[in-house]
Amino acid sequence: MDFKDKIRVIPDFPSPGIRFKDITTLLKDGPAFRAAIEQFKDFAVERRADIIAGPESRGFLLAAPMAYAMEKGFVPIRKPGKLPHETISQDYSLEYGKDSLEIHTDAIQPGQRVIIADDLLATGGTIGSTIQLVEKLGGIVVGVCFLIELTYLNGREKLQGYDVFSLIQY
Ligand SMILES: O=P(O)(O)OC[C@H]1O[C@H](OP(=O)(O)OP(=O)(O)O)[C@H](O)[C@@H]1O
Ligand SMILES: Nc1ncnc2[nH]cnc12
Repeated sequence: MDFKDKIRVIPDFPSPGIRFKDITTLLKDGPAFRAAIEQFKDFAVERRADIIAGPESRGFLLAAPMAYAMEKGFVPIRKPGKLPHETISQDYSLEYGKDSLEIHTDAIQPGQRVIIADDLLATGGTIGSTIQLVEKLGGIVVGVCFLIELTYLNGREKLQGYDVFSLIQY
């Protein structure tokens, strides 16, 4: 399967100079979506993951089906003010702005083996913040997986020491 063929690139979105990688074209293609989730699942099974976490919002589209396919739990990592119970939060910056993420304090048990999934690695801000939240709760990040990696933004440099998998590179 050539996954890159399934991605649509939109110039100057959401701001001039950004070449936005649109994954909706892959998601609406049933066999491609399924094949991508299967690859993520294989990565997570090999690393003996106990639970799958994903950052809002596009991370949910991959982490949740992956967890379902493995019969494991899914942990949403959300933008501020969305989670109803006690949370911890972490600020970060990304290719086109700044934001913050939160996790429920009881979402992960100390020692649990966690895989984090997101659609895209750009600067690594989102994933770095997600990893910090999981580790603050005592989770062990056994792998991180992405559909897309923008290698020219060097996000991988922030992930040294972590097991990183990406399906498509630009
Ligand atoms: O590596 P980074 O520089 O952090 O960029 C990558 C992140 O940017 C996008 O999310 P965005 O914050 O645009 O939110 P969305 O998923 O809700 O669209 C994307 O889904 C990744 O999570
Ligand atoms: N170029 C890009 N395309 C899609 N999502 C992104 N998130 C950060 N940079 C992005």
